[in-house]
Amino acid sequence: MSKAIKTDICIIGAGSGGLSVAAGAVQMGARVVLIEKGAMGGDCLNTGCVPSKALLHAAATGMGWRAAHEHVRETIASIAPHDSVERFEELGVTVIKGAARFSGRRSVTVGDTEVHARRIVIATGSVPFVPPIPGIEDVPYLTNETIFDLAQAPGHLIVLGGGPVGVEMALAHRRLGAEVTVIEAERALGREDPEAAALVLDALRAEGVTIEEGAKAVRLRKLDDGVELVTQDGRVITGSHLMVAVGRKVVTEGLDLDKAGIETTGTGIKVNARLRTTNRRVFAIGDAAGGLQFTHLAGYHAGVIIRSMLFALPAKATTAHIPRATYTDPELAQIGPTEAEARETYGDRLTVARIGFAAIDRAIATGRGAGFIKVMVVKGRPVGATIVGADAGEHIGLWSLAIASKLKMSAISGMVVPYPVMSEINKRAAGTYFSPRLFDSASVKRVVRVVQKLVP
Ligand SMILES: Cc1cc2nc3c(=O)[nH]c(=O)nc-3n(C[C@H](O)[C@H](O)[C@H](O)COP(=O)(O)OP(=O)(O)OC[C@H]3O[C@@H](n4cnc5c(N)ncnc54)[C@H](O)[C@@H]3O)c2cc1C
Ligand SMILES: NC(=O)c1ccc[n+]([C@@H]2O[C@H](COP(=O)([O-])OP(=O)(O)OC[C@H]3O[C@@H](n4cnc5c(N)ncnc54)[C@H](O)[C@@H]3O)[C@@H](O)[C@H]2O)c1
Repeated sequence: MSKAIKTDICIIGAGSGGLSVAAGAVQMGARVVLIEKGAMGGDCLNTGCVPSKALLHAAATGMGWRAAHEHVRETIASIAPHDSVERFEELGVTVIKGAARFSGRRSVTVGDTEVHARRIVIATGSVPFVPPIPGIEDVPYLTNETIFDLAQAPGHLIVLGGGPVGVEMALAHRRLGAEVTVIEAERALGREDPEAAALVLDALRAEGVTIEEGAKAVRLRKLDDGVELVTQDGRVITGSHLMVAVGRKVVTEGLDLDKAGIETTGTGIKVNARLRTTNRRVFAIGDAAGGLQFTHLAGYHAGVIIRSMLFALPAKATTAHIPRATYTDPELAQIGPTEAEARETYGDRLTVARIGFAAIDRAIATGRGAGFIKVMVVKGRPVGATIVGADAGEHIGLWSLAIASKLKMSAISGMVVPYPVMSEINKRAAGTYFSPRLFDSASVKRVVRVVQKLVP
């Protein structure tokens, strides 16, 4: 070992989570070492959120294949300086390129350097999970790590998995001219509210995407000009290309976690509510923490552990206010429990306030009346919301604020938005919560009659 560095915080992985910890901690005065073995920016910038949303945008605007992929490359290149080694070194972070592994409870090795740190952060993210389907070893397949580099539009893309990755990629590739079949073992977008998911899936089908549900892939075979996929119930689907999008595997391999006394679970690194691993000097955040997998969650985790590491504050990570959105057309956004999940938890105490975009003047004026919002309300406070419709992802943030700040529905109905905006739907949802209480109430009517009689 030729070099040793002492630092306050050592971060493994420069993706959404690791970069947020590094930028925050160094600007508040901590000494920070950041280690990255691949491209700065991690999955989100290089192979995830950014290229997928850029490709969806390009496909929606009718660009051809080459222009669309040029747009993807330009988008990544425009954002990359923000995540670059240069920017982080300018901020004062020591950036080391290479694969890190633990060499002890407080130390990490990368190349010929040993880093000793008071606190260590595992932000190693996840990679595509490739299921052991018989035949897969002989079949060429794409994942999110390779699909954005395809030189030409596939003739017929088979997408294995109908989760958010699968449906977003299905839509983009269909709009770019490919025939697309989604193969889903259970229900596509199966974690989502079924009614909202159906709206998205119907729209996808209307654009020509074939969606095979209840279709568990059990065999794959290489053909001269493509791939054959066989499902458990005997459906045979052939295509020119296969994309595997059946979930993610947390990156723990090669980290030598046992040298630091860090345990894992079936889905990730074992952490407590404060995101501490079984080694109390080591934290795990983002995808590596084994829970939800979103860039904004990794960013939120970063804030939680910065409070803990820099200020010794007992900060805990919660999930009640963490939203998600799938960027299909229409978009689907969710926070907290769906209606069915809330019904299960709260039973009769649940009220669902619902209104369609068809009731919103701006939606009518702009032909965007498809979709709805449902707000799950318990004791006058929102606990969850489902929004499906144009720009649903833009509207869900308000409900994160409401849930995080424990606002009542009256705070939302009291808000004034400019007329006519699509986000009026949030206020109108709160209005539908109160209208039966105001308009169908005998006691309200009695009070109004008395006031009218008595007040001059
Ligand atoms: C196709 C796709 C689309 C997505 N779209 C969205 C979206 O629209 N919105 C959203 O919120 N989320 C989206 N996600 C999820 C999002 O990309 C992840 O949740 C997010 O990137 C997780 O951040 P992270 O910091 O935990 O890990 P990552 O961003 O994966 O970063 C981990 C980094 O650690 C590095 N690393 C790993 N091991 C080592 C080691 N031993 N030494 C050094 N470095 C190491 C890796 O090279 C990587 O750069 C999408 C994912 C995919 C696949
Ligand atoms: N817009 C976003 O925020 C966004 C977009 C993409 C991805 N992500 C994140 O990335 C993660 C991974 O997404 P994903 O879509 O890869 O995984 P996922 O786990 O959400 O969905 C995978 C789907 O594949 C199906 N499946 C599994 N094995 C199968 C088989 N043998 N045959 C047929 N179907 C099978 C599952 O039933 C499931 O519906 C998500 O959890 C999400 O957090 C987020």
